[in-house]
Amino acid sequence: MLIDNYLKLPSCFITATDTDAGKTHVSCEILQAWQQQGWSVAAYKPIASGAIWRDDKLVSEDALALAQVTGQSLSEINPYTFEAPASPHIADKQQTFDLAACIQHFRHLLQKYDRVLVEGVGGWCVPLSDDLMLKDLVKALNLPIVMVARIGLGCINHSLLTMEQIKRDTDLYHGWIANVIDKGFEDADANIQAILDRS
Ligand SMILES: Nc1ncnc2c1ncn2[C@@H]1O[C@H](COP(=O)(O)OP(=O)(O)OP(=O)(O)O)[C@@H](O)[C@H]1O
Ligand SMILES: C[C@H](N)[C@H](N)CCCCCC(=O)O
Ligand SMILES: [Mg+2]
Repeated sequence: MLIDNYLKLPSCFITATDTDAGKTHVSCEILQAWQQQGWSVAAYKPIASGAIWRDDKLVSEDALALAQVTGQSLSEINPYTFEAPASPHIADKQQTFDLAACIQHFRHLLQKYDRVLVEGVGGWCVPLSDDLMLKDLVKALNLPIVMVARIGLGCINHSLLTMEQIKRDTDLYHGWIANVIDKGFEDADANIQAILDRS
């Protein structure tokens, strides 16, 4: 990963080729790099599903990891927390997601901090409720979009499709980060090059 390339990036939205691609891992690295530049930084994970119980409270493990870096409260990072490890529109059984409140919270963070990193949920085409998609939120936030690609078999197709769709849906596409989780994947470099050559 070349996080150095992202140091000059203003606040941004992190999406990925899929769930478990490394959005939180990469987000923590970007936040740390920003901090090293002297910025005050905030993470914002509007919706987390698959949360765990801790001290009688439902908490997002993503928010816990991000809070380790930023020092924010969990409620500031993650207002919507659901237990079911499912798409938000399924996990949020009462359909509580409020787009306007989400945008207001983001504006509040922008006023309080120099840089705000927003982590998506799952990949790009994910429903937040019965009538809203994650991409509707990203368009409203109007943030540069960075896609994390989990490098492994299948990543060329997932990466090119996701980039293509982001560009169709918005003019906010900024770039992508190759995240090699499986260090034993021998074709990592060839796969990264294949994506670079075609993107
Ligand atoms: N570069 C890496 N090296 C080693 N482990 C990694 C790396 N990137 C991610 N991981 C591990 O892979 C798992 C998935 O990563 P992560 O939680 O960041 O994905 P995610 O895209 O944020 O998932 P979600 O969709 O649940 O938000 C985690 O256990 C994380 O620690
Ligand atoms: C539980 C998981 N780690 C994420 N929080 C939610 C992923 C939703 C994926 C939805 C989908 O694309 O089918
Ligand atoms: Mg995450």
